Amino acid sequence: MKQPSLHKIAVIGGGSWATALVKILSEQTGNQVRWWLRSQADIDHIRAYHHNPRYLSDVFHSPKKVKVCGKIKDAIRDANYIVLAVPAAYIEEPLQKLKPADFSGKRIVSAIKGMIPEVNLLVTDWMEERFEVPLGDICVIAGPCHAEEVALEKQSYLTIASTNPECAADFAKIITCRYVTAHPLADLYGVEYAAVMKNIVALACGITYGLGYGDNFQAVMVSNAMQEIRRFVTALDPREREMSASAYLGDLLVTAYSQFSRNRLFGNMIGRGYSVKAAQVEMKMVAEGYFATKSIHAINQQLGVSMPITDAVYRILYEGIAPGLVMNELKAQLR
Ligand SMILES: NC(=O)C1=CN([C@@H]2O[C@H](COP(=O)(O)OP(=O)(O)OC[C@H]3O[C@@H](n4cnc5c(N)ncnc54)[C@H](OP(=O)(O)O)[C@@H]3O)[C@@H](O)[C@H]2O)C=CC1
Ligand SMILES: O=C(CO)COP(=O)(O)O
Repeated sequence: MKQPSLHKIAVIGGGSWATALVKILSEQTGNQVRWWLRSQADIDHIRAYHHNPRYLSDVFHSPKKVKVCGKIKDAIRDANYIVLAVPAAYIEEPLQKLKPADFSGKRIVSAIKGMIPEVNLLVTDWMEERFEVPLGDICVIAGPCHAEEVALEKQSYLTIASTNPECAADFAKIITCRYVTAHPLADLYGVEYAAVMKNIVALACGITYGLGYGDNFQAVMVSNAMQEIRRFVTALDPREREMSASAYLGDLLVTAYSQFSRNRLFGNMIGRGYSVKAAQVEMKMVAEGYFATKSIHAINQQLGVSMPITDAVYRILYEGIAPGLVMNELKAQLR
């Protein structure tokens, strides 16, 4: 009888998405998962009770398939794929003691929809620069998929994007399971930038809802946002891409409309009058769009693309201008 091929996968991160990915990846018979989390209390809890105590705590993690690690080197040593699922602003910390040799011969999968602050780099570019991982050994997980729906085993679709078609196709097979279908795509940068930028749009949608705007306005905002994303991505990496595909439009829609979106919720609190600090403290989860707004705004200082929605969110979050005033001005720029 043909044995299923064995894939050793390290998942780095302890939040909602890492927890959901551990669940998905441990579904296939041939996959073995090593899971690194930063909190020793969470590690002890998962070892004892097989559930993450703070994120998706209803999800059971089989100890036969999932080994929890407190040391990142133990998690990655034998792995052929390393999945990064820590918000971009915090990914440097767990990896800081690692060297390029620790990643040699391994493939990196970024599940992160954010940018490294200050240097304003995509996670894939940062991994190539900092750890000398060849771009052909890197892919990203994208597509409309909330961790909370994975926990409920609701049918979901993912896109695995890479410059290397073999890498994307291989990982798409590894991550496909009963309730997740994954497809490969060659557009690494387009997919990764669109995944970062849809968080800014979801934040803008949340802000307008918090201010009392309705579905009519949001539909116009999302349509304009799709054009804004296309303009930005085309300026950076011009090529034919089908922007209505689920990796681009689908992810924008789910994040802009879903009850589970962290970015939308964060924006909603800002629209209702919370300060950035108060919204961050209250939410207990991370809205990548907050950091992405600053990075994309900075990159666009060089590009000069027309980005009224990103500019509006930037003015609210980083210049402290009243959301009502900014959105009132944005109204005139939407079509
Ligand atoms: N949630 C989802 O449905 C999806 C998320 N993603 C992406 O996955 C990535 C991870 O997000 P997600 O799992 O949702 O995050 P969550 O909001 O669920 O959890 C926050 C995570 O950030 C960590 N964290 C918070 N503050 C700090 C800090 N100061 N230093 C270090 N770590 C910190 C937390 O660690 P601790 O708990 O130990 O404090 C926790 O692991 C993001 O890029 C997101 O865009 C992509 C697709 C879907
Ligand atoms: O990317 C996501 C769903 O595809 C998650 O978005 P939020 O971080 O806004 O929850």
